[in-house]
Amino acid sequence: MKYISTRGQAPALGFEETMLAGLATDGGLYVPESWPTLSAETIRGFRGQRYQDVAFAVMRPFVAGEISDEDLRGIIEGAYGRFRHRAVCPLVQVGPDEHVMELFHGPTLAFKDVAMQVLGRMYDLVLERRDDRITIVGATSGDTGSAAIEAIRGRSRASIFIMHPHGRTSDVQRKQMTTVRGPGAENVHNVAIEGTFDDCQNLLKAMFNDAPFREEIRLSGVNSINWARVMPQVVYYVTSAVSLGAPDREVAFSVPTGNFGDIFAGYIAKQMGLPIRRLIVASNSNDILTRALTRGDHTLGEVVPTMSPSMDIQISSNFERLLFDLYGRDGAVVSDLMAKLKSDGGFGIESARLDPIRDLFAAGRVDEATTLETIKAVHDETDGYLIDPHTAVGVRAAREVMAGLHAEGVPVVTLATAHPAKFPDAVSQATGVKPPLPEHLQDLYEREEKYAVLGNDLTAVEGHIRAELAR
Ligand SMILES: Cc1ncc(COP(=O)(O)O)c(C=O)c1O
Ligand SMILES: N[C@@H](CCOP(=O)(O)O)C(=O)O
Repeated sequence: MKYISTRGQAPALGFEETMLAGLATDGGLYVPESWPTLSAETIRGFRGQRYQDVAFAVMRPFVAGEISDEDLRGIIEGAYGRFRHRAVCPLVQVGPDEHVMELFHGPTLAFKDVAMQVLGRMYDLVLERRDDRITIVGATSGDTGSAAIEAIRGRSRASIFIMHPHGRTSDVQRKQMTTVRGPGAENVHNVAIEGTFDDCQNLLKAMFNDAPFREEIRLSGVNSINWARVMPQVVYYVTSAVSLGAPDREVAFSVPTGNFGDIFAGYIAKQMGLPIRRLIVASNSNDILTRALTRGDHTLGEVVPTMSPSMDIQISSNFERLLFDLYGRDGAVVSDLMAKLKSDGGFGIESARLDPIRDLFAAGRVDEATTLETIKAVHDETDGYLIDPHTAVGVRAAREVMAGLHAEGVPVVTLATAHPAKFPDAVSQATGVKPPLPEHLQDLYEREEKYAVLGNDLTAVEGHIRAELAR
């Protein structure tokens, strides 16, 4: 399998090089040259299989020839052996034809663990084989950071620096990143940036585009701009659809969306042959994607802080991957659109480009009051089931979009992207119940924090990384 850049200028690479590169040298994102397919018979054969076995079958075509079957199986078993639920990503029914897929049973209580636990092990394998070392730099609005730290800490061939927006994550999210101590924590560094997640991600991309710095520190990245981060997320669309009747029944998904990585994994599953009827982009008040998909209006707004902070994003990197397909995989057009986004703060998407995906993608924006109402509604309608604010945005968007489709017998799965205990304030405000942290995080509030605070300044951040690496 070869991977090509969405901007058309960087060399095509194999899987290993794509994973190590993170972002393409022309500033684009890597995507497979063509989509592998799963036949209806293969999908039917997944019924009753373990998550790990489906994961192997779904990921294999993307890595074949570079990661052996034996290594891939070992990576998958190691990654999901750490999950607190045997089904890895179980489904919970919350209404007629309405399900929630719990993606938060990994070590850091968010869906990021599903891919990050695989990615950490893949880095180890590849770097060991090449006798190489890398520096991973990541940007987080709250969840990618701790999942990445947990996946990379203690690995001898990588150091990790995570930038988060100062004061804009939940306390639990911040403490999960900044209290990591003890053996294996020596390679972990946290930086709070005075700015938004978009500023953090812009700094990250600027580092990738600074060729001498990129080479000097052997930069790699674990955000979903890295293809290897998105790939393992395709699996849970397949397992959940199969348990609801695929390939003989269509399924819809509602995805709390920020950087567009998770829902793009759903789009890949659809390209591979999974019968997905709808992919619902669920936005909080930062609704650029809802505007882009419904009205073709991709204009940046201010990043508004919300109670679902992981989705407080305007520059949604993976949308570039969808645009690449919408514009006939023409890298020059995508480059122009991205240049326009930088110079003019946005661009329009012609109706004719959106028409082919209108039947697949739907979108909904959910405000703060409705998010709280939805947490309460789900709690009251079930036997006290708690959802976090990101999941609530997904459930509400699904309820708004699905009315007609339920009548056709299409079930909807909302991706529960975070554990409710990561957002205790919002959950207890809505329901009066404070969700407890799992056992291994019980003492989180007593742990000592350590992080640097830096301005939104590339030179300062690069200088800080150099200085820390030299220590
Ligand atoms: C809890 C949670 N929900 C939703 C999202 C949005 O996912 P994506 O950025 O892949 O669109 C994130 C961050 O990525 C998250 O941490
Ligand atoms: N919501 C994310 C933002 C980064 O997204 P990623 O999927 O590109 O890593 C977060 O929680 O950090």
